[in-house]
Parts: sequence; C-alpha cells; structure tokens
Amino acid sequence: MTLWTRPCPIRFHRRQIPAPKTVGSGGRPGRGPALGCRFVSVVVVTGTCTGVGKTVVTAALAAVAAARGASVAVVKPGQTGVRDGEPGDLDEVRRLAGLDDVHEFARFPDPLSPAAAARRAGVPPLRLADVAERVQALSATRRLVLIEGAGGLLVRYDDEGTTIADLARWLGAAAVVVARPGLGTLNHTALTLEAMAHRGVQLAGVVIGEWPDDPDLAMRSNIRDLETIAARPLSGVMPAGAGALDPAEFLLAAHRGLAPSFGGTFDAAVFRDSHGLDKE
Ligand SMILES: Nc1ncnc2c1ncn2[C@@H]1O[C@H](COP(=O)(O)OP(=O)(O)OP(=O)(O)O)[C@@H](O)[C@H]1O
Ligand SMILES: C[C@H](N)[C@H](N)CCCCCC(=O)O
Ligand SMILES: [Mg+2]
Repeated sequence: MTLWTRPCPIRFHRRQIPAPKTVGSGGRPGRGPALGCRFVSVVVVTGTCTGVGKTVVTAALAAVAAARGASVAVVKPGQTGVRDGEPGDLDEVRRLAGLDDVHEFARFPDPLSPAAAARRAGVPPLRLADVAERVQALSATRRLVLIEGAGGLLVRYDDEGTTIADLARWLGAAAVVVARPGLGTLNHTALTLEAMAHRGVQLAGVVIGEWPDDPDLAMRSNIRDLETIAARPLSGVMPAGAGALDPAEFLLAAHRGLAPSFGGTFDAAVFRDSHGLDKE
C-alpha cells in the first residue's frame, strides 16, 4: 500500500477472472476481447477533466468488445448533474453501443463532484467500497466490466477523499485515460499519469476523446508529446461527431478509433504520420 492510496474499508479480495474458453456463439476457443491481457476483466475509464469524451470512449470500448462476442457491463458509479428521469451517461452508452447491461449506483442532481453533490443534496455520499463489491459481483459473470468515473482521476466521491483511483487500485483495474487534443492537455495528462503511478494504478492507454476535422497547431504537435508522456503510442483517437452517430456507424468509428489492444484497428504510427507535425 502506498502513501497515496486509501485503504479499502471493507474486506475485499482482488480477483480477476480468466477469459472463457469460448466467447459468444461463433467465438474461437480462448479468444476474448483484445484488452492487452486475457485476464483483464475490469477497466476504469478516467479522464484529464470532465467533458473530455469519457462517455464516448466508454461506449466505443463496450461496442467493440460486445461485437467480438464478449459479455460487457458498463458501470457509472456516481452520476452527477442529472435529475431522476433525465438521461445520464449510461443512456448515451446504451444508445451508441446498443448495450443494456448498464449500472448506475448513485445519482445527484447538482453538476458537481459526487462528494459535493451528495453534500448539497443532504444525502450520504456514494461508498466506493460498496461499488467495488458490486463490480466484483458483476465481473464474475461478465468478460469485461467498464467503469466510467465522474470528471477526472482525483474527483472526490466522499468527504474522506476517496477517488476512482482508489476504486481502480482495490479492483486491480487498469485505467484508460481520455485526454483532450488541444493546448493544455500535456500538463493535464502528465498530472493524471503521475497521480496514477503514485497510486499504483496501471495505465491501459491514453485515448484522445474528440479529434476535430481541422486540428490546430497545438493538437498536431501534441500527438507526439502525449505519446512521450505516456511512454507508448496513443491507444486510440475518437473523431469529433462520433457521439452523434447511429449504432452501426458508431461501431465502425470505434473499430477505427481504438487500438488493437482494445480490439480495434487504430494504427498510432499512421495517425502520427498523417496528422502530426514531425513530417514537416
Ligand atoms: N468524439 C466525440 N464526438 C462527438 N461528441 C463528443 C465526442 N466526445 C465528446 N463529445 C461530446 O462532448 C461532451 C462531453 O463529452 P462526455 O460527456 O463524453 O464527457 P465526459 O468526459 O464523459 O464527462 P463527465 O465527467 O461528465 O462524464 C458531450 O456533450 C459529448 O456528447
Ligand atoms: C457534472 C459533470 N458533468 C461531471 N459529472 C462531474 C464533474 C466533477 C468535476 C469536479 C472538478 O474536477 O472540479
Ligand atoms: Mg461522461
């Protein structure tokens, strides 16, 4: 346990399930969704900030894995900024990925961190330790459980300061970091990755949440520097407008936008060569 990680307040045994021998009806033996490791079953989707495209990337990961025949559940532990009866992030995942196995554990109407929104609502905060237990139960019968945080990595879920990084650590889950392409993202991404490293949260990959048709100088320059910061090629780039596609088009965009480690066909070198500055 590092100084940076909160201890789990409940008895919780980290467990990862092996990939099933056969995936889906036409699945080949031993072939699960390509998530970098056959034993990865819980992945946290975090971001450098709120509004960076976490929901779209979560839907893309779910769509590609489900299309490969994997059983996928998507969890939004704490949804804020949405009232009862209004559509939340999971409704967007449901619409884009055509997935019904979605789970929201708490909802607070004010558009704030889950901790602040619970305080304002005068209700107890969401306990991420309980979320860990519920995710563990889900993972017993799913090949993949995706967990979308609220805002960035260190957003608080309670007044003790429990974060999605703690949840990832308790579950032994790697995290996908969704980043903006433009000016400012290098610092935000570096801070996020450094905080993860200090907390012992493994990086599953950096994905740009929304790449515009007309990238500016900083965006083009940032491709190389994001890869330097992450010490690996980009794990995906979702095109601007992906959130408005219909499910069939979205699946195609998800395949093209996610790297082979996530089951897609995105080629970071090709993207870097065609959009980066290095060729000039
Ligand atoms: N690739 C994309 N194509 C189209 N729209 C996008 C894309 N990425 C993000 N958006 C839009 O940008 C806004 C913010 O994105 P999103 O809701 O995914 O952010 P988030 O990181 O999930 O934020 P939160 O912390 O609220 O969960 C949304 O309105 C979403 O529809
Ligand atoms: C309301 C918003 N869309 C998210 N659900 C919550 C974002 C919390 C961000 C807190 C912060 O980093 O200042
Ligand atoms: Mg979201």
